[in-house]
Amino acid sequence: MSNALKKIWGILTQTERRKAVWMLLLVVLMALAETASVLSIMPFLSVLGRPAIIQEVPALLSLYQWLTPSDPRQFIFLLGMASIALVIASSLFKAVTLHALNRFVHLERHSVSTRLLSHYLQQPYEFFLQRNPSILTKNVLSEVDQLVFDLIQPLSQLVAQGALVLAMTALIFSYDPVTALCIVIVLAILYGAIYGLVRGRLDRIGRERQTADGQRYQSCNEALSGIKDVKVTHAASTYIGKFAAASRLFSRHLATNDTLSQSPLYIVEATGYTGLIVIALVLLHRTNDVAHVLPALGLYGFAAYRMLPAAQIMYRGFARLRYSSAALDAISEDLSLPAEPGAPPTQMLVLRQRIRLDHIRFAYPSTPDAPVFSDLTLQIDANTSVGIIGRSGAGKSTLMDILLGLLSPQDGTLSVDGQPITAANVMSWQQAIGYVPQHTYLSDTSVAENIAFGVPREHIDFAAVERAARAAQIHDFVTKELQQGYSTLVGDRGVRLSGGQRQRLGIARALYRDPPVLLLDEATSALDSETEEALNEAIQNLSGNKTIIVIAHKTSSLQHCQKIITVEGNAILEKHQ
Ligand SMILES: Nc1ncnc2c1ncn2[C@@H]1O[C@H](COP(=O)(O)OP(=O)(O)OP(=O)(O)O)[C@@H](O)[C@H]1O
Repeated sequence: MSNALKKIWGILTQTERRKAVWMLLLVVLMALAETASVLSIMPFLSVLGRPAIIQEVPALLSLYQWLTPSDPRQFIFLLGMASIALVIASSLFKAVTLHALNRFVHLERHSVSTRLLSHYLQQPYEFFLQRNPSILTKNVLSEVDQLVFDLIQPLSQLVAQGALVLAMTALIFSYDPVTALCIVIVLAILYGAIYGLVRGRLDRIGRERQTADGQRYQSCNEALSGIKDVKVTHAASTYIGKFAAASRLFSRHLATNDTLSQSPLYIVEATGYTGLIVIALVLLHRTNDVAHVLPALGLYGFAAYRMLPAAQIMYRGFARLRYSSAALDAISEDLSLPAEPGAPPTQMLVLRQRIRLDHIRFAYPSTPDAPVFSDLTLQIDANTSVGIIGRSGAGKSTLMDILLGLLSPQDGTLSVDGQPITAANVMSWQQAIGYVPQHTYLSDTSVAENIAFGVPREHIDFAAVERAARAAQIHDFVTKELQQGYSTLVGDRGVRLSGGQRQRLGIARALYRDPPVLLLDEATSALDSETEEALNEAIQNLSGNKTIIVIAHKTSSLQHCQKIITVEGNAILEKHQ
């Protein structure tokens, strides 16, 4: 429990912690206001039952003399009105406090999920090679909801209701300690026993819920992202089956959690009702005077009316803490991952002489003992164009990712004009590069936004978009064949375009910023030879003032390169053309 509280405290920012303390203060004030409203019924019921009590209780007598009512009836009326006013004021205060609490909790969802997403996006590229994107999506959306609505919200209610139960307990203690002690012991035993019985189960179903939720996201994402393969291979029923199994388990566990956290209320309500009748009978037996019993019963009745739901909400808070601890662990672990520096640098690292790779050893995190390169040395001169060839799986794309600074070698250095590329300057280096991957990712926005990828719509330089599109041999297609030209939406991942058109949009994207270095990974593989030739010519016209590194399987794509590098079994063979 204290561990969970520490983790939750760790997730909050400084401002949120300050706000949380304010919330606690409001909540305690709410409990005090609630107690005052309960207390206010006592004088009313006492005088109503036995008006003579005014003369016996000094506080009532002073109040009577201060108010100077015309008769005891008017005094009873005034006491009743005062009690109603207090109850209304306390209810209003409660409503305001609850709104503040709800706002805090809901904005916490926004804050944690935004921070978690930005934390993920600041992780090095290798992180994404090991973590499934569906699980990361689930953490940002579903697990944060779980954390906020099943942990932070119940916790705030737990504190609120805890303060209320404490205040009520103090009130009934001051009235009749023995009866109060009996009530508290019975309540504590009841809830304690139920919690003890279900906590192990809550732990288990909480963890299973988390796994099932991940599987739901994963099967849904995989099926919809790979819809073409799913259709062609008739894999829909397999995916539906996978999703349904996880979804059923997820829903069953949610239902069990709801039942386990709600059902004690009925037992406690029945016990409370029985207790109230027992107290009435005992008091009647002790005093034999209904006028004495009435105010006491009013107090206990009202206290029970407020206390039982509060005790139930507290219990539910404890139950939810248990059930949601897996979500808390996942989020607090991921939020404590070290993050790379945030904002991109304004200064570009301009290549003037050469790029060098010296004695590079690189193995992927999942296969640390099988390096793709164990001692790779390579030099690429500035303003030349270099082709990279090699059999499939030889390591060409890996080499390009190292040159891009996306993958960090375990040994050796990547340097630009003698300056080693490190975490501190890798973003400046990446600003100098235009990169076309094997598969260009297109977002479901316009052609222009896809070319100026990552630039807010209002800051797009349309002249640069057109220049890049012309160089990538896609301008004519966009203006002549697309109804809305550069404003045409391309569909999810560019489904409304052909493979070659997508590739050319990728090339236009790389050229948009007119970078001094171009890295092309099989950028022209889906083009017909005529378009490829035109594109290579356009790229060739750029070289001389650009450094171009091209991976290609077809040697025809490399005829303009001054140097060909063959990646072969950990080694590099160089050939000048
Ligand atoms: N994320 C990864 N985790 C582990 N191994 C990987 C990963 N990505 C690639 N590999 C392995 O690294 C080796 C080099 O892969 P790479 O993609 O660089 O080859 P390539 O020469 O570009 O191949 P192709 O011409 O088929 O695109 C391959 O054996 C591949 O299985």
